[in-house]
Amino acid sequence: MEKQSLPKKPRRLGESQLTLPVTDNQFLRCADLILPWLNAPELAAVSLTCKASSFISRSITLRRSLDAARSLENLPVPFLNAVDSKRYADFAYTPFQIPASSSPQPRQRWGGGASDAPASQFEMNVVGESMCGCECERCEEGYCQCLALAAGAEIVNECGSGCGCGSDCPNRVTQKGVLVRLKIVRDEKKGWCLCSDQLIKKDQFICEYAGELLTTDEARRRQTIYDKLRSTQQSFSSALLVIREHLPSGQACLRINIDATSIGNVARFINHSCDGGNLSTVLLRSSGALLPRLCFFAARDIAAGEELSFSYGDVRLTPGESTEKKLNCSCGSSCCFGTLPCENT
Ligand SMILES: C[S@@+](CC[C@H](N)C(=O)[O-])C[C@H]1O[C@@H](n2cnc3c(N)ncnc32)[C@H](O)[C@@H]1O
Repeated sequence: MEKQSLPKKPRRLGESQLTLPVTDNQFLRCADLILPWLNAPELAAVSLTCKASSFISRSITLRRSLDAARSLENLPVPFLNAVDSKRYADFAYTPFQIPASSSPQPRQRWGGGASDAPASQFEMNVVGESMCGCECERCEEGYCQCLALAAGAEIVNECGSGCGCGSDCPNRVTQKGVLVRLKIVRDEKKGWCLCSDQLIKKDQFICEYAGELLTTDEARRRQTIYDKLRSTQQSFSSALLVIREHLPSGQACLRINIDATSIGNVARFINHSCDGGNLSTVLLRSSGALLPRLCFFAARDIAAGEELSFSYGDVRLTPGESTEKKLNCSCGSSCCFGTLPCENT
C-alpha cells in the first residue's frame, strides 16, 4: 500500500538559518580581508571550497560588477552583460598615468565590504619634473598664460602642479576625474564597450587614457606577448596605445606608449570605429608634467546609452601587416574597413 505523505507544515526560519554560525562569521570576516585581493580565476576556485566562501565570492563578484572604477572615480561605472556569463573584466584600476609596473598583474583590493580603501595605490605625478606654470592665484576662464601656450587644436595646455592656482582653477578641466555617468556594456562581437549613461554635451570632457607608461622597447616586448595570447585565447584583448606627437614638419618627435591592459581606467573599454566615432582625442599638457596625457572629449552631443568610440588609426596605413594579425572590425559604421587598424609597435 502506498504510504500517504502528510502535507508538510511550513517551517519557520530559526535564528540559526538566518545567520551563519559564529565560526562561519569569523571565517567571513577573515575571508572579507583576503578574498577581495584575488583575481577572477582565483576567486572562482576559492568559491568551490565551501558554502561560506561561495557566499562571499558571490558578493565580491556583485560588488565588482557594480563599479569598475572601485570608488576611485567620482561616479561608479557598472558592468552590464546580457550576452554571456562574464560579470566583469579583471584589471587593476588607476585614474592616471603611472610608470610601468614590474609585476604582470599587480594585486588591488576590489569588491570587499565597507573596509575597501577608496584610495589609489598608484602615485600620481609620475612625470613629476617641475616646470614653471602661471603665477595666477586664481585663473580666469580664457585668461591664463597657460592657455596661451596651446600649440594647435590637438594640443591643449592646462594649469598644473607648477602653477600658482589651486585645484578649483577653471583651467584644470581634465584633472577632476570622470564627471559623466558611464557604463560598460558587453557586446557579442566587440567584448566590453564603454557607453554613456546620460546625455553628454559636445566638448564635454569624458576621461583620459590612463595606464602604464612604457618605453618603446617594453611596448614592443609586451605587444609580442599580447599577439601570442590573442592567438591562443579568443577572449583576450589588449589595450596598448601608441601616441605619436608630430612636429609641424610631419616627422614624429615624441612617442608615448600607454598600456592599459593590466592597469588602466575606463578608457581601456573604448572600442574603435572606422568613421572616427563620437570622441575627439586631445593631447593635453600641464605645467609640472613632462609628458602630455591623451584626453577624450565628446565630439558631438552623445545620447544616453550610446557607445563611445574613436578611431584607433588608419587601416589603410598598414597594408604590409599580415592578415592573420588583423582583427575583424564590428564597428558597424557605413565606412567600416572590415579590420581593425594594427601597427607594428
Ligand atoms: C582597448 S580594447 C577595448 C575594450 C575591449 N572591447 C574589451 O572587451 O576589453 C581593444 C580591443 O577591443 C576589441 N575591439 C575594439 N574595437 C573593436 C571593433 N570595432 N570591432 C571588434 N572588436 C573591437 C578588440 O579586441 C581590440 O583588441
